[in-house]
Amino acid sequence: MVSHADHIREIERVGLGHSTGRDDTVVKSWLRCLEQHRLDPTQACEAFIVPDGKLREHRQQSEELVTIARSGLEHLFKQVAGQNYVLLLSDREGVTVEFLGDPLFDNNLRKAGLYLGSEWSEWRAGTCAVGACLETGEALTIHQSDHFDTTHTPLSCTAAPIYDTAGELAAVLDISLLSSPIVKASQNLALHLVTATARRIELANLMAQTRHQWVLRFARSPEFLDVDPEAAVSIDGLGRIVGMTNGGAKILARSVGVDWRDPTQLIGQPVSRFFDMEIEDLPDLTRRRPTQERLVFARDGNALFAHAIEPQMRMRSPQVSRDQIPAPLRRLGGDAPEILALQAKAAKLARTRLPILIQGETGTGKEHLALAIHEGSGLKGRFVAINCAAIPEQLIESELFGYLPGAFTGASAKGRKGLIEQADGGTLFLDEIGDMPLSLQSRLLRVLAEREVLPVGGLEPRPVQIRIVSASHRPLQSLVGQGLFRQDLFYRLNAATLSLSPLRDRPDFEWVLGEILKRHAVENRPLSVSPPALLALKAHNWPGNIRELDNVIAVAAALSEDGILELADLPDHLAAPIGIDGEGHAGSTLRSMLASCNWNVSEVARRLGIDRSTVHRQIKRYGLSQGH
Ligand SMILES: Nc1ncnc2c1ncn2[C@@H]1O[C@H](COP(=O)(O)OP(=O)(O)OP(=O)(O)O)[C@@H](O)[C@H]1O
Repeated sequence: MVSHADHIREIERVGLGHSTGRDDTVVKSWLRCLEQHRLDPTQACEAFIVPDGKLREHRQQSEELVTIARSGLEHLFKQVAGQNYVLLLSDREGVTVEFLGDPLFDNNLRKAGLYLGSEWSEWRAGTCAVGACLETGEALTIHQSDHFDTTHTPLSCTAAPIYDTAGELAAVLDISLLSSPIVKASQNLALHLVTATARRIELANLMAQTRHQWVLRFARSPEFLDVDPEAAVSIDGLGRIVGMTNGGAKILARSVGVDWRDPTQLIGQPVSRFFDMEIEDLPDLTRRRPTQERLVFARDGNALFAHAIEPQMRMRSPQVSRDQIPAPLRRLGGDAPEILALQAKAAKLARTRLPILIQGETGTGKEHLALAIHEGSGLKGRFVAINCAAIPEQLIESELFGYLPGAFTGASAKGRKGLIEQADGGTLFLDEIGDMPLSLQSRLLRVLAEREVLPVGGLEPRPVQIRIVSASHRPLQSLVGQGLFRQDLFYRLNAATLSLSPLRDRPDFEWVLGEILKRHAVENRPLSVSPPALLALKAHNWPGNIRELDNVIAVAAALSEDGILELADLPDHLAAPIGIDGEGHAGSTLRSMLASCNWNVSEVARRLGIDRSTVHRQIKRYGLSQGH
């Protein structure tokens, strides 16, 4: 053991610029104590414990962090059980806001300042692990006579910083011993454990704070990627870094050669500045792909394994208000909660450049929705649609990719820009993507991955920025299962799925009908539907969905004399009498509705959206009675 006098003498020599063989971090801290904090090594000071009221304030401010950190602390405490270590979590002012230690040594620990409320800032306590960690932002061990104040020289303390998601030092995790072996290297394992725990706490904090953003986790070895990643960043819908762990900050900073301590150079920057990737590549890095294939390259050439975690969308929020949804998407349906939820989801996705897959039966409005997403996205380029099922296989390639002059027999002499290039800066809508030939699927995949297009007959790829919305009436996943659709393309297109309900299941049927009636109004004379016709329309199964409804109304509007669409104006299969006693489809529908409402005419009128006198008239017309 070094005597107090020798210790003080060594500090004085260091103060005069002499080298004594101390670690550099310790020397720097001693110099800060002497020169900045104006501490006197000859004046020993007891550990400082903040008053109760103050401690309460500090704990309240750190409550969120402590909650997140607690399981990490407890796990660490178990790892060092039986070795007399105590664990301290200090806030950024060095005040201990959480403490785990053996109650047997309570009195000694309290006296030594290894206790709740003790303040371990460097200016208060001199060189100590928490204080030096707060000053340097790095993990370190301050072992015995490394301490500045002779009061603390029996202790061995190891501390690691915990950074918040904005890259600011938020807390320090410390693991300390009242007495320890003389060799500093005995604390190497403690240094490793405390650093790993701080990293896990930062990760847990990032995950808790960024549920609605993408999180990209990194590891150098694939085995640990999913279970214990080394670092993580969070990315918003526009592909910008919005949060990071300290490991994440270091990876980002190293990638472009800036200082990781300056978060302003990292937060808010596009992810493509640091990695050879765009936000569209994130779906490719989820767990759906084997770990070994999830490699990303930092701009400095370093390769890392990555794991992208999708944002959790708050789709079913009942508080969605129509006013928060951009007008083009609001015009897609009525006020039913599930319709609003779909619009809200589409509105959120519209703001991003993530690929979207729209699923729904034929005629449910997939293209209509894709166009609304484009209009709500603010993209400057065009909306270009291609129906993969409608174009012969040989033509899709030149349609999509374009061709150079004389690329093939029959090609125009000037060549032609493909649809992908025409959609540059805008949206490319790939309808019936399930019908795209496999050979073209790989070419499309390349366009998506490399964001460049190679026209038929061309050698030089051209860069393109497109947002892809694709649609299919067949479940793509099952096509993947049958080997008809490339799995990698499926993942790439399917960052998010929007599902459109069949018309027969839509709770806003009348809203849709109203839109279609408006569309077919002749010379501004509004169209309306007679109650029996409405019943028949509501009772129909609509296998062709909105497109079928649109056709039916177009014909009925042409047949109608006075703008009121009657049963007789509807196609036979809708209006035909199928009831048992000649009451017709509409009559039988009314009958079953009356039965299900216990012949409560007001209730039936409410459900049908017509007034009671009309219901009474219909009952008379179809000769219905309660005993029927
Ligand atoms: N929300 C809506 N409001 C009014 N009309 C709509 C709506 N959605 C779709 N339509 C109309 O329904 C018809 C079919 O829509 P669309 O072509 O978008 O369907 P689709 O699902 O893409 O069809 P397919 O699967 O056959 O390609 C169009 O006339 C469209 O204008």
